[in-house]
Amino acid sequence: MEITVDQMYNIENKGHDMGFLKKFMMENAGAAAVRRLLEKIGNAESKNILIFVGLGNNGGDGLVMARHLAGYGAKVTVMLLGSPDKIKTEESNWNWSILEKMPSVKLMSGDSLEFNFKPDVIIDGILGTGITGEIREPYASAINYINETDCYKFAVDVPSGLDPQTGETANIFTKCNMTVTFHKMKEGIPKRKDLTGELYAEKIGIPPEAEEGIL
Ligand SMILES: NC(=O)C1=CN([C@@H]2O[C@H](COP(=O)(O)OP(=O)(O)OC[C@H]3O[C@@H](n4cnc5c(N)ncnc54)[C@H](O)[C@@H]3O)[C@@H](O)[C@H]2O)[C@H](O)CC1
Ligand SMILES: [K+]
Repeated sequence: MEITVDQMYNIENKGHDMGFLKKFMMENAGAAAVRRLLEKIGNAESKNILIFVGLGNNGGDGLVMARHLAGYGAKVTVMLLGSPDKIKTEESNWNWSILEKMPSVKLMSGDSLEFNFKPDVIIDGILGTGITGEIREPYASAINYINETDCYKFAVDVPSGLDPQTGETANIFTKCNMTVTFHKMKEGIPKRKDLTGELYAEKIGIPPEAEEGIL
């Protein structure tokens, strides 16, 4: 069953109000995404993984992935597209502050796209269901960088620049090899399998009762 983006936000908020906090959803989302990625690439040990994260909760899922992948022995670099003090949500901030205590993960922030390694995998945690309008900087340059780089590309929830409700694209968008979306498929995403690559919807622990009155 496919759902709308509005229904997803309502389910998420209802689950949160039931006490299944968004930070737990985010944890499960990041963990589920890493499981799918590892199924594909096999051993993460010593792989160079570059994770682009935006300032919203799509980025937060990417921060959770960074911590899990470090646990699997990957060489993880996180590029936060903006200033850490501009991270928008409590749950993303919480995950950023854990990474600040983890020397095993290299943290970068701002708008630089200079990396001193060649990534084996890029994770696109730039924009998800919160996308509005044409892509603004520094997100636009990061999306171009991703598209110009030859490696395996993994989209968190939705390829950035693809509207998960309509299936329409903004001026710039990523083209990925795999996409893992969360809870249930959103209507617009499967319309663009050419951008999502292999596509999965993973449960993130939201109680089914949170759907009551919404679906
Ligand atoms: N489905 C669930 O239950 C869960 C989903 N999770 C993840 O959360 C994101 C949605 O997070 P949200 O903070 O609402 O939105 P985004 O991260 O997509 O981005 C919002 C942020 O980005 C800026 N922005 C919007 N449009 C543009 C643009 N065109 N150019 C530049 N910047 C833009 C805007 O300022 C917003 O603040 C969802 O996709 C999942 O990945 C949660 O982890 C929990 C469970
Ligand atoms: K994304």
